[in-house]
Amino acid sequence: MTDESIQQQMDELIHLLERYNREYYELDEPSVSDAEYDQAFRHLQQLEAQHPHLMRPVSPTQRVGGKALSQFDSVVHQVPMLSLNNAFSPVNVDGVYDHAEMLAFAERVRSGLGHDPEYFIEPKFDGLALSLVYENGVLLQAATRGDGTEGENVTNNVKTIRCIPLHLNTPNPPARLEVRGEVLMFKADFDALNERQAAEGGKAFANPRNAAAGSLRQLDAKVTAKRSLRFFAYSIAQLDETYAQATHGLELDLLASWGIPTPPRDCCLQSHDMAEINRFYEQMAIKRPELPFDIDGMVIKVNAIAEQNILGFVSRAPRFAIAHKFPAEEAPTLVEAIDVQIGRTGAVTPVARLVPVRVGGVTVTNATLHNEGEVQRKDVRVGDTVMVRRAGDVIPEVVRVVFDKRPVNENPGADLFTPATEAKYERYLLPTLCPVCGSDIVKEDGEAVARCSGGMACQAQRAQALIHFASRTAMDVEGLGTRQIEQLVDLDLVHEFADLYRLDIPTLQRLKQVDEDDTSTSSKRETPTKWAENILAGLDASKTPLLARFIYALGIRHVGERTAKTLAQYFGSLDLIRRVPAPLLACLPDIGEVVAASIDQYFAQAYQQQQLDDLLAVGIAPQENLAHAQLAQVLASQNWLTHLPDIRISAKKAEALSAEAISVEALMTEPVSDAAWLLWREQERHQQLLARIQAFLALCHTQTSSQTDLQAAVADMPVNEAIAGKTFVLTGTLSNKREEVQAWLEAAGGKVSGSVSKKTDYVVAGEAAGSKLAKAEALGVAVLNEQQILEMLGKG
Ligand SMILES: NC(=O)c1ccc[n+]([C@@H]2O[C@H](COP(=O)([O-])OP(=O)(O)OC[C@H]3O[C@@H](n4cnc5c(N)ncnc54)[C@H](O)[C@@H]3O)[C@@H](O)[C@H]2O)c1
Ligand SMILES: [Zn+2]
Repeated sequence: MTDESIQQQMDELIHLLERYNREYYELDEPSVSDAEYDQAFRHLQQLEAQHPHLMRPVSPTQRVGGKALSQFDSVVHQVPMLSLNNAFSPVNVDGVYDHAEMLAFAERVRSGLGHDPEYFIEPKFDGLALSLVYENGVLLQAATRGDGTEGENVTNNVKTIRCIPLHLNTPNPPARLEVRGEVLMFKADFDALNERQAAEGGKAFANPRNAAAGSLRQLDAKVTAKRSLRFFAYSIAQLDETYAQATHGLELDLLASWGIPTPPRDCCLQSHDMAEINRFYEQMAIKRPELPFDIDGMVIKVNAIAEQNILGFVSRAPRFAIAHKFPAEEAPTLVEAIDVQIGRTGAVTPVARLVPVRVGGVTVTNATLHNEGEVQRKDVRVGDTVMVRRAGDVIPEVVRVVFDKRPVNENPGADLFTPATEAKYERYLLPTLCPVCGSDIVKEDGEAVARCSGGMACQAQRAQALIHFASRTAMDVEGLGTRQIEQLVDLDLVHEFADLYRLDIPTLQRLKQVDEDDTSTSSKRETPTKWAENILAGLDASKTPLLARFIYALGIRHVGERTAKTLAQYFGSLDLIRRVPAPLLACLPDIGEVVAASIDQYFAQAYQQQQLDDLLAVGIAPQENLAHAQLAQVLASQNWLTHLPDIRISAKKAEALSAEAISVEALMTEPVSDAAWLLWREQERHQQLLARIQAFLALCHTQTSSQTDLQAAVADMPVNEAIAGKTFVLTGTLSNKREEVQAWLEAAGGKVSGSVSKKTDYVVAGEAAGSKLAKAEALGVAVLNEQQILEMLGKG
C-alpha cells in the first residue's frame, strides 16, 4: 500500500472517531457500540504505530474525551485528566479467557520497574469522570473531564449530589485537595427515572451512563437534584505534602475517612500475582449483573505511588494502570418467535423475537441469529430460553440456548407435549421464500448466508440494485445519485430498471420537493426543472452502453466487471448471453461453476427476462459485436467440438476426463480422435452437456440465419493479427477515454493488463506516462503512441 492510501485510511478513521466522540461525549447519544468504537480506535493506533511519519497531531489517539460544552463556564485542569489504556480478554465458546493482553501489560510494568510490583484492582465504573476541589475542607469546584485540559464547571449541579460531602469530615483539613472519581447512576435509580420519563412523555435514556452524563450536565441544578446521582473517588490529583500516602490503597482509605465515597472494598483486591488478579477479574465478570451499578471492566493500578511516578504517562494515559474491559454482558430470556429480515443486498438474517430483557443497560426485544448455520449450530428453537448479549450495543445477539431450561422433552410423544407446543419444538428451518417479495431464497455451497434471489423484484433490495445499475462503472447515469434513487424507491416510483427510463419531469420534481426539505443537499442552486432535465439527459445518454457494462449493471451475483467483459467478449450479443446454458458458460476463462450457476439462475427467472425485454423496449441498446465474438470464431471452424478445449477445461472437468482415461493434454493440444470423443460421449452427463451445447448452436443459427452464414461471416472477417492474442498496457493520458481504447482492443481480441512485464507485447503511452513507460523501456517492450494504436485498430 502506498503512503497515500494509508494516510487516507487513517484520515477516514480519524473522521469516524471524531464523530463517535462527539456523539458520545457531547451529545450523550452514541450511534455505535463501545466494542465497535474500540475496534476502530485500535485500528488507528495500529496504523499509527506502523507508520509514525503519517501520524496526525490531531489524532483522537492523542487526545482525551470530547469538547467542553459552551453553555457551562470552563475550568482549566491544573493536573490534566487522562484516560486509561485498555486490555481485552477474548473468551472462547467454553468460557475460557485469553489474558494475553494483561500479561503483556504486566511485562511492560516489569521492564519499567525491574520487578513485579503489587497491584491494586478496583471496578471500572461506567459513568463519567469528575474532578472535585476542596480548599480548607470546603467543596469549592467540581468539573467534568472535557478534553482533559479544559472541562465544564458543574459545581452547582454537583452540590446537589447527596453522597458528595460539601465539607470534609476532619477537624484538620488539607489546604487543597483535588480528588478524581466517577459520577454514575445506580441501576434501580435508572429504571425509576426511565419509568418517570415514560409517564411524563419524556425520552427514555439508553443506559445508566447516558442518564448520568445527561443529568450532570443540566443547566438547571434543580433537575440534577432529582436524578439521584452517585460518586466514587478513585484517585488524588493534588494534596498537601503532609498528607501524602505511600500507596493507592492508603489514599482511598484517607479519602474514605474524610467522608468521600470510595470503591466498595469487596470489589477490590491487592495482589502481586497476575494469575490471581485475572481470576478476580473473572469472578467480578460473574458478579457484575448483581452489582447495583454498571461496571465495564476492572482497573489494575500499580499500588505504590513512588512506582507510579517512575512509570509515568504516555500521551493520553498512565503507564502504571490499565482498564481490563469485560466482554459484553449476557442475560437469559425466552424466544417467542424467529423471523427473517432481508438486507439491502438480499442477505437473509434470522432474528429472534424475545421476551423483553435488560442487558448491557437497556431492554432488548430482538436479537440477531446471524444466519441459518448459526441457528442450527446453536439449535435455537421457538420457546427456548437463551442467553442474549449486548456489548453496550447496537445489535444484540443470541449467544446460546440454556438447554436445562428447554421446558419439554425433545422426543415427540413425551407426556408434556400438547399438540400446540409440539409444533413449536421443531428444529428451526429458514423459509424457502422471501417474506418481502416471495422470490426463492437460495444458498450457495460453502456460503453461510442465504439470499433472496429477487434482486430488483424485492423491495428490500431495490434501492441497492438501482444504485449499482446507475453507478459510474455500470450504466453511468449522470445526475442520478444515491439520494434520488432512495427517494424513487421510497415513493414507490420505480419497480424495475426500465422504470428509470419512463421517468418524466413532473415525477422527478416530486423528488426535488423531498430533497429541498433537507438542507444538506448540494443541488439547490439549480431550478427544479433544470435539475430534473439533467437527470433525464443523464438517463438518455446512458442508453447505448458497452455490452459488458450493461451485463455488469444488471447486478447478477458474482458477475463483476471482469466476468461481464468475458461474457461480452465471447458471446458478443445480449441475446446469446441471456440463453447460454450453464455448462458452456463454465468453459469460459474466469468463469467457474459457481459463477456459471449464478448466471444461469438469474436468466432462468421469468422476472429477470421480463426486465430485460422491458429495458430493450424503452430503448436500451447495448453495443454488441457478434462478428468479433471469440466464441463465434471458434464455432465457425469446421470441427468445433475439438476447439472446445481451447476455450478452457476447468480443473474439475479435467479430473473427470482423466478419470475416464482421456489425456487432458491431448484434448488441449492435438485434435481429438473420434474414438476419444465417442468415449466421452458415452457418459450420460456428457451427453447432457453436448445436448445443451447443440441447443446453443441451434440458437446461433437463428441468430445469424444459419451456421454456414455465421461461418462465412467469420471467415470474411479479417482477423486483426496485430492485435489478436497480444497483451497491451495503457498508461498516461490518452485523448480517447482509456476504457474506450481498452474496449476496442479487447473487441479485436487483444488483452489489456494493468502492469508491465516481459509478457507485455505493447505499452501504449499517452501524455505524462510515468513508471510504466520507464519499465517498458527497461524491459525492451515495444512502446506505441495513441495514434499508432488507433491505426492498428483501423481507427487512425
Ligand atoms: N460508543 C461510542 O460511540 C463511544 C465513543 C467514545 C468513547 N466510547 C467509549 O469510551 C471509551 C473511551 O473513553 P475514555 O477515554 O473515557 O476511556 P475509558 O472509559 O476507557 O477509561 C478512562 C476513564 O475510566 C473512568 N474510570 C472508571 N473507573 C475508574 C477507576 N477505578 N480508575 C480510573 N478511572 C476510572 C474514568 O472516568 C476515566 O476517565 C471507549 O473505549 C469506548 O468504550 C464509546
Ligand atoms: Zn425478496
